[in-house]
Amino acid sequence: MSDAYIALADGRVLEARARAPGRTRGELVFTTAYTGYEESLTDPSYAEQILTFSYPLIGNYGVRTERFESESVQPRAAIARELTDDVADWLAGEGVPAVDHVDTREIVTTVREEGAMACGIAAGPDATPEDAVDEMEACKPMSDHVDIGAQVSVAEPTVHEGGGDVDVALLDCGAKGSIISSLTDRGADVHVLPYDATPEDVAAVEPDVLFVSNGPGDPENFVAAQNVVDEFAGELPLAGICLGQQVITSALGGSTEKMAFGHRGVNQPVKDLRTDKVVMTTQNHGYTVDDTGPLEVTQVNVNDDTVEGLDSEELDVITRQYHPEANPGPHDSLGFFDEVLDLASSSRRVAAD
Ligand SMILES: NC(=O)CC[C@H](N)C(=O)O
Repeated sequence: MSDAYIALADGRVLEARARAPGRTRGELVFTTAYTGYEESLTDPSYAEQILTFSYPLIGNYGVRTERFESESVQPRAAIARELTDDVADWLAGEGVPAVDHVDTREIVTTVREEGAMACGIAAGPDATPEDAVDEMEACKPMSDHVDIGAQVSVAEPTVHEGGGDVDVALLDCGAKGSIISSLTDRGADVHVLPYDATPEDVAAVEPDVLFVSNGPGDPENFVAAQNVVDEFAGELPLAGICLGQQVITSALGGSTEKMAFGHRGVNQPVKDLRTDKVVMTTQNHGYTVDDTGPLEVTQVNVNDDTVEGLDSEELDVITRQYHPEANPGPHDSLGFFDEVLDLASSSRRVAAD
């Protein structure tokens, strides 16, 4: 007999095996990444989502905190074909429900066909299908999580010293740790500011560049970050990753839209339109830039032509929809951080004059 149930918004209830008990709800998404489960499970951009792994075995090389992208597990639950004890014990210890022994191929094809959807999970000895359905029915659309930034951002400003000359103000909308370390490794001092920092808070750290991080949920809900970008556009170089690209674009007059099921994986091909070169990238997003406003499209996704990179020489802006910090994932695009720091030291501004 099953001891776990997954209720989908299309009315189906799937039976599974409980690996970490509990009841929860969230937006059902999937990643095709075959490694990097520790990084994915600690990526704050997965807040309020239920993460399905399409790769059938998750946990085969253990669980090490060095690979975490934040201090806690971020999705509300995990689903896999088979979870090892290492991962199941970790999730149980964190109070995050986990289930396996389910046909994840069916879940993935359902999400591909019907889009990311509300989902409820009930796992453990007393779980019933009705519990999972109750959870699913209480699941809010992602855009209704208007203050999701508060769940994932630092409460107080913190500084990470890289020992160099460049000061980066990083608006932490749910930043992955390796975005910060990619900057400090290159000598930048990173001033991490809460997602709702004011323009005064940003000015107080005297930054050379304003960097908007990745983060969960609907970018249109990050109103404070958009205000900060609006305030400094044209005054300070701007850089962003994922939600950061979306927030910067919206603040400059463009717009974003929700995708059917998004991009989550470590083999998304991205073409640079200036060099015609294609690189493999790590991705995790459910929204995309629709109208780019004053920004020029420099990179596109080879699979579906969505916007992957934006640039403005005039406004000193450089953004990426994918994750150049590459944790997990191929390291093809790490050079983005060098470009950001070059921008900060004004070399591009001089060159553009
Ligand atoms: N990784 C991210 O920053 C994700 C951005 C946004 N929450 C999206 O899903 O599109």
